[in-house]
Amino acid sequence: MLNYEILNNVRAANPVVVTFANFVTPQIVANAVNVIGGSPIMSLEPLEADDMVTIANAVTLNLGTGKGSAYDMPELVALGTAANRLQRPVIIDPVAVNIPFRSKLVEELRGKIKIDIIRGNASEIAYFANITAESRGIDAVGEIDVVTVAKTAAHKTGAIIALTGARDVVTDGETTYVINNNTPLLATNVGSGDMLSSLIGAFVLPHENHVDAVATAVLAMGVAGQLAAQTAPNKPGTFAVNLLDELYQLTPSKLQAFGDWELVK
Ligand SMILES: Nc1ncnc2c1ncn2[C@@H]1O[C@H](COP(=O)(O)OP(=O)(O)O)[C@@H](O)[C@H]1O
Ligand SMILES: Cc1ncsc1CCOP(=O)(O)O
Ligand SMILES: [Mg+2]
Repeated sequence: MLNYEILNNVRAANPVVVTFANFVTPQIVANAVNVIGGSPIMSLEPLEADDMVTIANAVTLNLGTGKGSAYDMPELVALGTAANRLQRPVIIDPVAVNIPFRSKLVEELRGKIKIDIIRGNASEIAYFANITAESRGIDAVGEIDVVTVAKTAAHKTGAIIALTGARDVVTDGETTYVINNNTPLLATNVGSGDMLSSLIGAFVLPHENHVDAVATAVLAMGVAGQLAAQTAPNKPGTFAVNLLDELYQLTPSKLQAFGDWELVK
């Protein structure tokens, strides 16, 4: 069951989320973590990884604009290794992982660190399920049974999966949530997925059940998006600003009133 009070626990804890960011969306990602009550810090330097992770609640590795193994692997591995050692959850956002150059990087990374949570759209998560899905840049595509895709990916990777799209699925392969609070403007806003991947890092507090915490983070994004769209239908620019306002003003009561989720088999 989801515990909406996690939101208050996040605000009380002010958790540090270290993000290896892409160069497209770091500002809105940092703002998203900040307005929900966390403390964002972006990091690119392997030599500071241990110190960064020591003060962090979680580490998010966003692979959106990496330059490949030779350039990025030292920092990705430094952050991931420190997080594994210090028992901080590692979240990856495998942007466009179906592109072979990126698949190779992800496989190398998987061989070197333990990944606890994977957040991606349907075609990205399909990669981890070994299911072929057409990939067009950053958008999810295809008519796939997203629950099956997410559960298969969870079983194959051992990670908690957050598959996002018109319906979001969060699963560890056993407990599976489907979240229906979505607004198409979320998909229009470049960076919604990136924001969510780092927001998850604020929700996975040490004493919370992590599947529930990830699902609550996904629900928070969905509810904030729904409320942001109410005052800005057909206005993607205004929506992007409203989204931060709604994340800032989000409460457990709003999650309860507007949250549309179910546990599925
Ligand atoms: N077609 C859609 N309709 C409604 N909401 C969507 C749709 N696609 C994505 N979302 C929402 O947008 C956010 C980002 O997810 P998504 O677009 O799948 O990630 P990415 O931006 O990485 O491709 C999530 O909160 C998700 O629920
Ligand atoms: C456009 C783009 N190109 C590489 S990363 C990126 C941003 C992806 O953001 P999101 O997947 O959150 O929409
Ligand atoms: Mg994405």
